[in-house]
Amino acid sequence: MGASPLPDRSVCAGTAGRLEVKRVEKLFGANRAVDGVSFTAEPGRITGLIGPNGAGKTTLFNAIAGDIPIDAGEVLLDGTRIDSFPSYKVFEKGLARTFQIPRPFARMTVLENVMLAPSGQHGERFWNTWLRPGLVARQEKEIFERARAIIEFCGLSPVERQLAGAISGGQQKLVELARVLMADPRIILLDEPGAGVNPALLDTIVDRIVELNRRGLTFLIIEHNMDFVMSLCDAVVVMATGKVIARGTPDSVTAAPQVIEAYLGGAVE
Ligand SMILES: Nc1ncnc2c1ncn2[C@@H]1O[C@H](COP(=O)(O)OP(=O)(O)OP(=O)(O)O)[C@@H](O)[C@H]1O
Repeated sequence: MGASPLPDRSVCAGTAGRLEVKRVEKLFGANRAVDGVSFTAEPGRITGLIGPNGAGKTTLFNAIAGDIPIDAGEVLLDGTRIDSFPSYKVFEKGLARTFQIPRPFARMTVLENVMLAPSGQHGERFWNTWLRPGLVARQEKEIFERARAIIEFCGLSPVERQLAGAISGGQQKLVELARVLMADPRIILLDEPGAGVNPALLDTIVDRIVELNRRGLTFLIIEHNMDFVMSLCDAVVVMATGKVIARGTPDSVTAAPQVIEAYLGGAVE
């Protein structure tokens, strides 16, 4: 699939967000899934979050994105605490996340899935369609045009009229990326963007992330594919059994003895 080379302003405004995670805890009964985690995803950088199975990475993502409440600690986006916000409010503040398993509306087209993404559309208020039809029509046109620009940027134009349930898993991951881009976030959390994706499509995904990052977008990425992490990330945070055990450049963390031990002692990917 041919993806367009450069995002224009209609795809990404290019404002970088700063995410601070401070002493965050999340317990499931006696299981300290996230156990006092602190790190910063610096603005305009791509930070990798790695660690063996069960390390607490997805739980931390869920906590940051407001999908589950935290038990202790703080999460700040550009200096504002967001840890008590529900997920829709975190999203509105500029932090968007994708899921390990994509969740498109399978019986809607790719274009419809992407167009549905932004919140606060005037047409959603039923009286607006009666009282302010011009406003609703104008906004629908803007959403349509923005969705098509983002779909083109993500290399999805050839499948935009196909049902989202009928395209490949890798293409569905790109649909997820397209959906979150509709909100023009400042930081995107990607949960295993490379998992189960064929190599050609993986190149497209990597390329799009790099391009968006060049425009200033901050990324925090959970990924098990170490080639992906090494080639993409500026900084890496390593978790094991709920704690951060190392952080630094990709080269330095993969050489750290505690990281090698965590992977060998737990489930090796
Ligand atoms: N909803 C839940 N209820 C109870 N325990 C949970 C729940 N979600 C996760 N856990 C537990 O929390 C711990 C961390 O799991 P989590 O899925 O966050 O790890 P992970 O690092 O994302 O693993 P993976 O790489 O396999 O996705 C595990 O012990 C897991 O069993």
